[in-house]
Amino acid sequence: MALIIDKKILLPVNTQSLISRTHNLLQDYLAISKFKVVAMLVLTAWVGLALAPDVGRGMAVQFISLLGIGLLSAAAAVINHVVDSEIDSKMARTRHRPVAKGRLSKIHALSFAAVIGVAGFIMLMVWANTLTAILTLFALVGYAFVYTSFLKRATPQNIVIGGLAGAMPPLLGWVSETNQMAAAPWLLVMIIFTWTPPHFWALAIARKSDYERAKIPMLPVTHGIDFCKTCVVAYSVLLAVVCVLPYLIGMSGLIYLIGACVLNAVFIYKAAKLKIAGNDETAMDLFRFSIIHLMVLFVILFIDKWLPL
Ligand code: HEM
Ligand SMILES: CC(C)=CCC/C(C)=C/CC/C(C)=C/COP(=O)(O)OP(=O)(O)O
Repeated sequence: MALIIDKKILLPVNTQSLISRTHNLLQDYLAISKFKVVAMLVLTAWVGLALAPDVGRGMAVQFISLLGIGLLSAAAAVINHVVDSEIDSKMARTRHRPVAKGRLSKIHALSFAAVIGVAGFIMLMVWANTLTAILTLFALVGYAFVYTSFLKRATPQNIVIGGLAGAMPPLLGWVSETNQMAAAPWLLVMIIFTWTPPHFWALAIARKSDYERAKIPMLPVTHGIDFCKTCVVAYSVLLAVVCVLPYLIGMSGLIYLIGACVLNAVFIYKAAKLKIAGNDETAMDLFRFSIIHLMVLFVILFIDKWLPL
């Protein structure tokens, strides 16, 4: 029974500890789902969906399709935490993660992944289409198993190849609308695919000692920081070229072109600064900017669709 003293509700000790345990569990679930990354993946899927030809599916069904893509992405992230728990416990950046710390058991995390993964798959099968459900499942397998269990430990090109899984959402969003593949959403996939290496290598440069300790063959560890910086600059230039393609094929207008050029000029400037006189802080600055870059780029793609110049 709750007591009211001085207008404050005092709950019995058992209830208080239940609330605090539930709160901690929810925080751990959000952490192992890589909530912020998944939010960004869903944003890119939403833009893919919004740019697809309108087939009159209605907003509720579109919302459930995006939720399904988000749940399967979160399930992939949870599996990544389970498979990588040993590696995570060796790295300063990741050693406090719930599975690495032992706060959540592997079986608990995998059960959570199974529940949200199956729920997401059913949502896509019922409210989107089989093609979207299968492609999203491929992306899950690509990230959670091919990248995490194999590529990450095998080659410094791990994130280049594995990046395809994380780049898929715009295509998934488009296909959830049309039930068909098309060239246009593949351009959006190419943008994220080219963006991923400088996004990740910037962080890996700053966290090189972590990856050395965990014996993960990330590019700065295997080929040195200087070579990795050169690759970051090269991919930044390639990214700028790929970002112009939606305008060139008439998929997007001037608002997008101007926005993309400004964002990419800043990206190349920060990458060049890292190459010429960079330290860990310059690298982290580029990593943080890469996230703003992709988010703003996709928002502009969306705005451009409704305000074509
Ligand atoms: C193989 C591909 C990728 C790799 C290896 C990678 C790697 C990473 C790493 C190591 C972090 C730091 C996480 C932390 O601080 O604990 C990170 C953060 C982030 N990544 Fe990526 N990433 C990839 C693809 C993507 C994609 C495709 C997106 C979105 C479209 C994305 C969005 C983000 C965001 C939003 C953050 C910040 C998360 C936060 O602040 O908690 N990443 N990424
Ligand atoms: C269904 C679908 C679209 C799946 C994609 C799922 C997904 C969460 C992709 C994001 C890629 C990512 C955050 C990689 C970092 O892994 P890491 O293990 O190198 O980084 P870490 O050390 O921070 O765990």
